[in-house]
Amino acid sequence: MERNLYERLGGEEAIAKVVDYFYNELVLKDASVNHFFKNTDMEKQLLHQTKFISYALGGSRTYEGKSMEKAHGGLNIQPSHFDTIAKHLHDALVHFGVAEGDITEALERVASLKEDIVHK
Ligand code: HEM
Repeated sequence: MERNLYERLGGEEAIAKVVDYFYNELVLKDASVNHFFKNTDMEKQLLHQTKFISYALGGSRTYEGKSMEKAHGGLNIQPSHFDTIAKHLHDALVHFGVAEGDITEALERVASLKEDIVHK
C-alpha cells in the first residue's frame, strides 16, 4: 500500500516541528503578515494549525475546528497575504528536507483553501 504524504513526512511529530518552525521562525518574523497574529494565543494556534495541516496532508485525524471561512472572516486577508503564508509553508518544508514533489502536493492542497480564506 502506498503511504500518504502525511505518513511520508513523518506523521504528527514531524508535522508539529514543521508548524512550529513555520510560525515562530518565518511567519512571526515577517512584518508583512505578523500583525494578523498579534492578538492570537499562539499556543492554541499552533495546536490548531498542526491538526489542520495534518488533515490537509492526509493524516488520519479529522479536523474539528472552525471552518476556514469562519476562522478567517473579518481579518481582511488579501491574496498577497495568502501567498506569503504559502511561501513560508514551502520554505519550512524545504528547511526540513521534504522532497520537491511532496512540497508541490502539500501546497496544492493548501491552495485549494484560498477561496475560503481570502477576503471577499
Ligand atoms: C494557508 C492556509 C491556512 C490554513 C490551513 C489556516 C488555518 C487556520 C486554522 C486551523 C486556524 C484556527 C481556527 C480555530 O480557531 O479553530 C486559523 C486561524 C487564524 N488564521 Fe489561518 N490558515 C491559513 C491561512 C492564513 C492566512 C493567509 C492568514 C493571514 C495572513 C491567517 C491568519 C489567521 C489568524 C490571525 C487566525 C486566528 C484568528 C483568531 O485569533 O481567532 N491564516 N488558521
